[in-house]
Amino acid sequence: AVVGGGAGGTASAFFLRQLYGTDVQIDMYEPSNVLCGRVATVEVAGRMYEAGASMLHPSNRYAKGILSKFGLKEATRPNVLISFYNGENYTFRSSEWKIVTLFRLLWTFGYDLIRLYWFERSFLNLFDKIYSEHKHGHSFRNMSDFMYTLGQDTFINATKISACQLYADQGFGSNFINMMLNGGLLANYGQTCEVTGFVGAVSMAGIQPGLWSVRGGNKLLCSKLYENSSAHWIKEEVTKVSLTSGGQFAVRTSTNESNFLWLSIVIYSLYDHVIITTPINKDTSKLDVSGACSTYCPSDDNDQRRYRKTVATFVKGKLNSTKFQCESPTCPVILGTSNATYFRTIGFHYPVDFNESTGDTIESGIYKVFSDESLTKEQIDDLFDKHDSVDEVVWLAYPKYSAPENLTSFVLNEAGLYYTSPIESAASAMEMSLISARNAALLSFNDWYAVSEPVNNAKRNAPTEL
Ligand SMILES: CC(C)=CCC/C(C)=C/CC/C(C)=C/CSC[C@H](N)C(=O)O
Repeated sequence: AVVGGGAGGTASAFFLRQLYGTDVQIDMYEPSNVLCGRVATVEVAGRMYEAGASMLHPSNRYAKGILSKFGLKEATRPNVLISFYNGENYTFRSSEWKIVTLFRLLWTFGYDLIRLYWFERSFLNLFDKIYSEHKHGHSFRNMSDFMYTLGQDTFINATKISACQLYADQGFGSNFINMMLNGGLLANYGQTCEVTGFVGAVSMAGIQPGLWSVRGGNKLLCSKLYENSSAHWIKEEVTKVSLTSGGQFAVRTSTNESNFLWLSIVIYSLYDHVIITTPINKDTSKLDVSGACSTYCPSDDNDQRRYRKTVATFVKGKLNSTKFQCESPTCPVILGTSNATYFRTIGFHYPVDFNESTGDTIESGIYKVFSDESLTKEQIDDLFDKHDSVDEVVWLAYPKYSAPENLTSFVLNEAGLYYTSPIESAASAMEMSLISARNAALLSFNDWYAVSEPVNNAKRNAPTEL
């Protein structure tokens, strides 16, 4: 069984099917009517816009693989320009003229731009190893092994110190740390550089050129994964997983419990292996695995990963041109660089199905404002000269990060209970969920055939590609 129908859940179901073939039954538990969890769209003024995880990186091979395997297309969008705003003034402003922007970048950040290029490139090169490890059937039982195999001490160290420290140790100056690093982190994770160095590196990758998203909405990745997994979608919320004396896992949901007179009847479904893809924590889940975990129990006090509240406000209107000194609807994305701003970012967004060839114009776009708290009417009036519609989505988007992060286990019970969320201790991003799902499916497959059949069995070497 797979618990959860988000990116991690649908990808787990798909990868399990790829590995095991058609002769296993896969049930996917997801109570919501829509798949993809934190990768969500919202309807504003009759069009759909990304409300959650919105960007993928050109090096994200699993997402790219799903895109091409299932005939999805990349959304067309113009290159995004960014400006930094400290609550009162711009500390850096992009210009429509590339040469002017380049000059200003060099003036403000100097050699740190080159340093950033090489630093991110070396991180991404190390991280890229994950794809060949998985391709060769290697799976990781815990996050320490995962991080060590990919980036040895460099990666482990990056989870133990803050991003402020990592980037300062690498020689980055205060302009870079205060604006670029903090602005990027506020935009991507709603936090400043007190998060770990690794989160900082992923966030910096998340403001590079070439980022992409899926035409029609990123959640199409999940629908395609689910459709092609031939999993049975059970629209119920799993409340408890426990290990039976027979070595199987009993999965109980909130709906299969009923009271008959004085008798409480509870129905379980039994599974050989279970992959849990929803975070087990007080903020977001009722799931109890205390009767099933033995290798590692995520409910231990040291792993109550808390999630940060993120408010996304969608405004169809005209930005305050006096405050932001920009008349065009496509002003650069404004990144707040300090906690002095009550917003984290303001950016112009196109609908997920934006298509110029079918008559879409700039007017089909809206502004998306990220903030920690709901915006007041005064704040909206301060940001916009005029507005037709205001829609708000509140969600628990990202973990609260602080250094050092605990690197915990993907295996909750050696009998076949796996957990994908520990990857979020490195960094939360769509591709990270896909990687963790692939890892969990490989763990299940490798464990099953190591236990039940001798190695070199044809199935054991089943080819899988994405
Ligand atoms: C080790 C490094 C530097 C990167 C790993 C590759 C990776 C996962 C890149 C993702 C970059 C990206 C798009 C980051 C954006 S942050 C999360 C984002 N706001 C989201 O919600 O998905």
